[in-house]
Amino acid sequence: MELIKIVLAGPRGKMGSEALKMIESTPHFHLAAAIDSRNGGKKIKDLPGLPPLDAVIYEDLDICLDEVQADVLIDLTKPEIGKKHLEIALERKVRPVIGTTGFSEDDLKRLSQLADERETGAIIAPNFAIGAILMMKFSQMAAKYLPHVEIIEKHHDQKLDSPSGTALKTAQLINEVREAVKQGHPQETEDIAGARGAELDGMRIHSVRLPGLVAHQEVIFGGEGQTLTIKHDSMNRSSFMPGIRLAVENVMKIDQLVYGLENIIQ
Ligand SMILES: NC(=O)C1=CN([C@@H]2O[C@H](COP(=O)(O)OP(=O)(O)OC[C@H]3O[C@@H](n4cnc5c(N)ncnc54)[C@H](OP(=O)(O)O)[C@@H]3O)[C@@H](O)[C@H]2O)C=CC1
Ligand SMILES: O=C(O)C1=N[C@H](C(=O)O)C[C@H](O)C1
Repeated sequence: MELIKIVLAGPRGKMGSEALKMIESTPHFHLAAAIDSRNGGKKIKDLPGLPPLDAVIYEDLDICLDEVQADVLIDLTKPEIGKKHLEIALERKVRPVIGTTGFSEDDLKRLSQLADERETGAIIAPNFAIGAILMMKFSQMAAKYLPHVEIIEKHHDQKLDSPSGTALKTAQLINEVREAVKQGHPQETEDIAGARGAELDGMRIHSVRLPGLVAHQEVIFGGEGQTLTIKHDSMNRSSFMPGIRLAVENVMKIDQLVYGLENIIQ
């Protein structure tokens, strides 16, 4: 397999540090450089707790790509930075694999257009865990028959965005197939604001943030005399790594933006 040269943004983060181990253990991946909000000029191996990799750290992606040859950018930072990095990478025909969440529908449209203009592949995946992809696919199947649905997503309390990217993607997939329904009682009230959660396309999404959690989601369907719960738990961040590896390999073969790993794993 041909060597894929990678720039990783966010190497000190919970996901980024796990991704470094994945890159290090993948023979056809090479870490060309890393982007960090500090530590510019140092090497990854200089930072405590990170693998002994010689890749140089830059604080600015533009400057990095002036100096370093790269095929793929992996971004695991935070919403506003992920968007900026995606644009810079596409402008320079470096293929982005974005795990960072917080993209709106407008962002996705604009970035998809940019990927088309630049004829450069890009993957934005709200969730890289195979089990989570299946949970979303099974939820889409169920919604055709059980259109009354609520989503409960639960994450660690350091998460910046809500609802999660996974919950938004799940709602989008469900919305593609389910008939329009008015859920709940027509005269229901919210006696404390937010009691019924966020509303998206007629569905309710509830976001739980607690220490001790990693990443979890339940999709609950209600029908006559029955409920169906589809549930996924990521117990640790290594659960996301096979999906990132797959995305890096696949982004080399496409020339448009793909939103969601379910479009890659058929
Ligand atoms: N798609 C998926 O499967 C998954 C996606 N995620 C998403 O990935 C993102 C990262 O999550 P997580 O690792 O938990 O978050 P962390 O907060 O642990 O890590 C984010 C890292 O990004 C760094 N960072 C911030 N600004 C910049 C910048 N300008 N350039 C480079 N690095 C920067 C932060 O450094 P500093 O703290 O010094 O600012 C930090 O080290 C989130 O958006 C999360 O939702 C998470 C898990 C799975
Ligand atoms: O911030 C996280 O941790 C996660 N973010 C992604 C999301 O917003 O769905 C994926 C996973 O749930 C972990």
